[in-house]
Amino acid sequence: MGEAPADSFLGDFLNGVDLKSKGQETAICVGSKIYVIGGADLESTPLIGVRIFDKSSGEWINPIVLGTKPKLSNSHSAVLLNGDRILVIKGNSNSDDCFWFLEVGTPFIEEQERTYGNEVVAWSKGVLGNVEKPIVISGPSGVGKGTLISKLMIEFPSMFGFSVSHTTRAPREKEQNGIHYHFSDRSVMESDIKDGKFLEFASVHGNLYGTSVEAVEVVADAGKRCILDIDVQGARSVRASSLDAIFIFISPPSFEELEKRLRARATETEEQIQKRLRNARAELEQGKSSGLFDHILVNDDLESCYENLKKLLGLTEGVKTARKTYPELVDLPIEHSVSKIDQKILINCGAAEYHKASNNMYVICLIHFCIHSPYWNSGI
Ligand SMILES: Nc1ncnc2c1ncn2[C@@H]1O[C@H](COP(=O)(O)OP(=O)(O)OP(=O)(O)O)[C@@H](O)[C@H]1O
Ligand SMILES: Nc1nc2c(ncn2[C@@H]2O[C@H](COP(=O)(O)O)[C@@H](O)[C@H]2O)c(=O)[nH]1
Repeated sequence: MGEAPADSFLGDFLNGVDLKSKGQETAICVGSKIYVIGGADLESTPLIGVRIFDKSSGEWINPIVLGTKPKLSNSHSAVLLNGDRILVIKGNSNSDDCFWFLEVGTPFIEEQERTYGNEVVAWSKGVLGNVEKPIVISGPSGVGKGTLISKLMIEFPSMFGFSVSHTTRAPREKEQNGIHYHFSDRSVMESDIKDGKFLEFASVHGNLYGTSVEAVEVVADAGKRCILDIDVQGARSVRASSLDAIFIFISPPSFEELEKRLRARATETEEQIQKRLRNARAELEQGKSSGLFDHILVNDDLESCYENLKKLLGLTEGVKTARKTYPELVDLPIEHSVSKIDQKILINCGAAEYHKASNNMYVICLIHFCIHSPYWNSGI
């Protein structure tokens, strides 16, 4: 149970008003619950906290908070989106730290609540202009997933970021910790999985592999489109999670060719190759028949497969440099109002002469997740 704030803070909610801001704290009403977002004490709480007031029981709940929490700023606003996510807008923050989503009732949260037997909320950072979905690439070992991903990263370095997985397998000769994988102890990884730090994990070819929430956030924080190289079990878990991704299965031209590639790579022992080939049969079955994947690409000739992958991702000539720029600082004064009209959020910062910046109105488009201001000459 949390500590109840002053009655006046909740008074309006209980009378049906659904947003009230008190500088450091904002409250949003979702069904029978009021989510109070913000730390009570700037000194002792440097991160934005979340408490829930359950109107039906009259009790306070401290939820389990997943994801990276945003740092406090001297003001913030919040607005409910689709009844299951809250957009939190931090004042006086750089545009890369200004927008945060708090999931409160999505299918992902419901599943986590079943697992934990507790109220759960999850933070994720909103990256302006990041309209493209993350890409999940799956397929049997040795089919060429890593090779195709490397080609994308080399050709489009500012567009894609690789989600660095954790694994308990030993590093190969040229693999670097933190770049190819986070090489981990099983006990540490298992404990982090229990603590909800992983988006997905699976036992693959006798080792534990997993994608941490942080691995995906690091890429989003860099304003890049995330690529995940994971097995079919992992792809299934991501499908069931809140990460809205594109799922691509890479298939070999034949089983014999797959075996040839795996042997030619010369990174596994004969016993491990046999194990990977056995698993490959099952993965090929599942990949092609489950309906889990949005696209299946056959990696016969590497260059043709790469061209098909680019086509599928809409990477035609001209997109390499097509990145938008945004205002560096989103300058919200303590007094401001937020409203949602269709797919737009309007932030009114009050009279321009009162507000030290000339930007007294911001408009956030939720479809493309971009921001503009009538006073900001960006050309968006
Ligand atoms: N189209 C292709 N034709 C011939 N060889 C290829 C092709 N694509 C990749 N290869 C080679 O096959 C081997 C396996 O490729 P890669 O390591 O990219 O597979 P992977 O799917 O990432 O495997 P794993 O799942 O085990 O990480 C590498 O030696 C690579 O150079
Ligand atoms: N479910 C997950 N599978 C993963 C992850 N990272 C890698 N993988 C898959 O494991 C196999 C073997 O990889 P290798 O590097 O040992 O050859 C391969 O199919 C990868 O796609 C992960 O985070 N989660």
